Amino acid sequence: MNQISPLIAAPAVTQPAVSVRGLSRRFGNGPRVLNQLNLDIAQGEFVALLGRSGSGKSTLLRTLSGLDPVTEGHISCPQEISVVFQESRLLPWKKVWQNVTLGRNDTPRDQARHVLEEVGLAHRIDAWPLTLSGGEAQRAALARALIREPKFLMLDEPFAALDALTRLRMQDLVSALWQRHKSAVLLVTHDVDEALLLADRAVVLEAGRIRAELPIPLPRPRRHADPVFVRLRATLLEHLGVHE
Ligand SMILES: Nc1ncnc2c1ncn2[C@@H]1O[C@H](COP(=O)(O)OP(=O)(O)OP(=O)(O)O)[C@@H](O)[C@H]1O
Repeated sequence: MNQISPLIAAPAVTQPAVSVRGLSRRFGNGPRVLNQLNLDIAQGEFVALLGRSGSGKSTLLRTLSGLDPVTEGHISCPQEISVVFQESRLLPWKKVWQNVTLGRNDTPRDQARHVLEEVGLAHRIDAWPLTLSGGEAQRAALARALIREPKFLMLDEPFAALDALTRLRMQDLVSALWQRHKSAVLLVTHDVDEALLLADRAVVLEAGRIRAELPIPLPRPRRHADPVFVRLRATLLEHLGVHE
């Protein structure tokens, strides 16, 4: 019998936080919107998902979040997940803190205050959603996601509707929150710079399949002017079929 030398340590195998295998999805008799898709997201990894309109990004997120059923393939995903959408989806008849604790009847107001402090919105704890700016509403949506302490956070173009300056502030906020909480993150974005500022890896979807994966091995905080950033930007745009 072969003896395994104790000096040779087995490589550490860590289970990915999210694992997608052979995932396909079609609507009615239409073509496959997701086509035998495979994707792993490591624990604590920040992945940006890019792709042209109609490539299947939102369908993948909906399936991962359990909003759409898995009809073909397999998904392994933590139970503790949160999703933030492009629009905040706050209930206008509930105050900010009540929106944050929505569906968690036993969650005290103080806990809402704590997460609202984290996103810089504690001063609007008793505000009505319709009185919030777009950036504030997305902060509230982030707080509502964070209070669940998700192991997997999905962000579906969360800043697309915000002005450029607010968007930059929100990107900084998400980066800080992720570095503190270190949950696995999947961010859908059309913004190549956003992907490069935030993510560990960019994944490009095309016709329901992964066309390219690009690791982003840059230290944080990241700078647009960094030559590596500029090079990665060109590569990512090329993968997206955009030639500058
Ligand atoms: N409920 C539905 N019924 C029929 N077709 C659908 C449905 N939802 C999505 N599709 C189709 O699936 C394809 C992928 O849509 P999806 O919304 O996932 O793309 P996307 O990459 O998120 O696009 P965008 O960047 O424009 O948001 C599109 O062709 C869309 O028309």
